[in-house]
Amino acid sequence: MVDVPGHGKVVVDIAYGGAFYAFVSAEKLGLDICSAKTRDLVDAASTVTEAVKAQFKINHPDSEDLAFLYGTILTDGKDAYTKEPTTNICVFADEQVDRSPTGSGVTARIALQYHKGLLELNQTRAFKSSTTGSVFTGKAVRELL
Ligand SMILES: O=C(O)[C@H]1NCC[C@@H]1O
Repeated sequence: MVDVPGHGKVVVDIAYGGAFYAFVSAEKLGLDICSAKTRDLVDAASTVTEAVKAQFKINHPDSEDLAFLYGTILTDGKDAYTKEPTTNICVFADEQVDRSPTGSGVTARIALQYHKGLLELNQTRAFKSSTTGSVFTGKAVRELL
């Protein structure tokens, strides 16, 4: 639970896929990921990033260099499996917006969905960028920990 200025207490997931990201449905921040202005999505995502950074310490088991939040990914909330792509926007680093669904972000989201029992091993899921419509697919292939 993160206290997000302007939005109150919001449940946020944090997952790692080569970098750490916070994940939250845009709807929980009062935004429709498909129709909202990119500026508004960036502002909301950045507010989440700053709130998580201020309220949580991120740990990485092997590398202190990787122990930081790289950004926030706003989603359409469709984490339960469907064949249709689930849409997201990745706002990372210094308020940069990825034109793709984000390799490390998709990897982190797959790990999160697998962890929640929403994806099975070798079940391919598709992810779409809300800004460009580009699609990545990915799947969890084995557990490491
Ligand atoms: O797709 C990726 O993982 C990279 N693109 C933006 C955020 C990461 O650096």
